[in-house]
Amino acid sequence: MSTTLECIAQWITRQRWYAGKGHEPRLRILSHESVPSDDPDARVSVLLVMDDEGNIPTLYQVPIVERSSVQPAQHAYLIGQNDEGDYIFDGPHDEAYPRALLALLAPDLAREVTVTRSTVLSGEQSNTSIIFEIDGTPSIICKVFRALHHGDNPDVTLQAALSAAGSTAVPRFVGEMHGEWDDVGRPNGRASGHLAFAQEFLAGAEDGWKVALRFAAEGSDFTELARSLGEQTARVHSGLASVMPTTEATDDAIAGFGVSWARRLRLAIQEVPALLDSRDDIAAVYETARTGTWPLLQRIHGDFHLGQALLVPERGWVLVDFEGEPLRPMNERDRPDVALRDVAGMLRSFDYAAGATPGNPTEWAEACREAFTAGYLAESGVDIETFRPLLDAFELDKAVYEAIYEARNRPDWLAIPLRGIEHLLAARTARLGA
Ligand SMILES: Nc1ncnc2c1ncn2[C@@H]1O[C@H](COP(=O)(O)OP(=O)(O)O)[C@@H](O)[C@H]1O
Ligand SMILES: O=P(O)(O)O[C@H]1O[C@H](CO)[C@@H](O[C@H]2O[C@H](CO)[C@@H](O)[C@H](O)[C@H]2O)[C@H](O)[C@H]1O
Repeated sequence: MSTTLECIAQWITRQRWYAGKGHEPRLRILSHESVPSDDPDARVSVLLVMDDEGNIPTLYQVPIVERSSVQPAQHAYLIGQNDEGDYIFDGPHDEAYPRALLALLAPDLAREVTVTRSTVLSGEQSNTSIIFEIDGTPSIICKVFRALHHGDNPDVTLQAALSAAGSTAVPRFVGEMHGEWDDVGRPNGRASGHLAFAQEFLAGAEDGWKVALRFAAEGSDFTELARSLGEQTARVHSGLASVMPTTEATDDAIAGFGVSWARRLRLAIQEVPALLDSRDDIAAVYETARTGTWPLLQRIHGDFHLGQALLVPERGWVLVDFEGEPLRPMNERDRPDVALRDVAGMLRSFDYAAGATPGNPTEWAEACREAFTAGYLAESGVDIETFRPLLDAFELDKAVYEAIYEARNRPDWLAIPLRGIEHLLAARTARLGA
């Protein structure tokens, strides 16, 4: 038998959302909050657990349910048995925590409806989402953030603001929950941030990555969907520009983008030395962009790719997961940015879909890229020729990010962004020579 924390330490390394792969966790409990539960046999609590091992200490949210016995079906999500003899379960999988969570996130709704079932979303996820069935119909999805950061999470604030303004390009917003914890690095010794949020569950939605892969494999025309995705992206950008603050791209702000491009390129070369050969050409693209024309800065999606766009029956594209790039510090993600970063992200994603398809159908990807861009330009009115150098820079920066991401997570896919970088540099040279 062990303490609750020892049980969690054994279990956490097997969780998809645990970022400290490759090291033994060094955990301490920063806060342990009991949550009211309507189940007399269950003690529900939310633990905030700091992992001090690794380069950057990471704070995790670990909701647990404690019970005095375990049923065979509960073994799949058993964290362990502690010294007191209590069985500790991973909260999202035990029905007591989801019900308690909904009552905190949306108290009025929780009083009015009957949750008939809750299930954890299956598949690869950086957080943990719970789907609530109300009167037998999947109706609400609640994302429980696992790695926590001080400050508002853009995944919540941006979708809440768009939804409140009546946008149907994001799921209807239902509710949110904040938490607080000790942080000696902050002026008042306390930090706070989002713990979870809930939104409408989009029944029958399929993510754009799966749809695009199917079309690419069949050689089917995806351009109509790509164009409507471009239009929807432009609507979301214009929505964000009206509900959230915008700022001028000052010289300081532009210098900041230059620094962040260069920093990422340096890091990528360290992790993927093959990039060294392209370093000067990439840096030249950044320099042209830096000295060119810049638009007003505004809030954007931040990590836009086909997996973040859901194709919903009778509704079209709906955008989700506005949390920004997981490899970027939260304070950089929570500020106005260049909308073309999202356009660049999606352009890269079409290249990825072709790259992940046998035969690498590059013409299919090129047609999607053109259609997406045409849809975006038609709806936004952006003059692409003015901003082409900036789009080139953001696309290269995204591909450089992807090289780091793939080297760390999916080395077999590293060739996709590397080929992308080569292709982008060659296309730009051809354009300049023409
Ligand atoms: N409102 C929703 N309705 C239906 N499915 C959703 C909804 N939001 C997200 N999903 C599904 O959940 C998956 C993971 O959501 P996402 O926000 O990307 O989580 P994470 O940030 O943890 O990766 C999405 O790819 C999509 O399949
Ligand atoms: O979905 P996340 O927010 O966790 O984003 C990260 O993982 C993505 C992979 O799942 C990664 O996206 C890259 O691979 C996608 C295909 O799997 C492709 O569609 C994207 O264009 C490509 O960037 C994303 O970069 C990363 O931040």
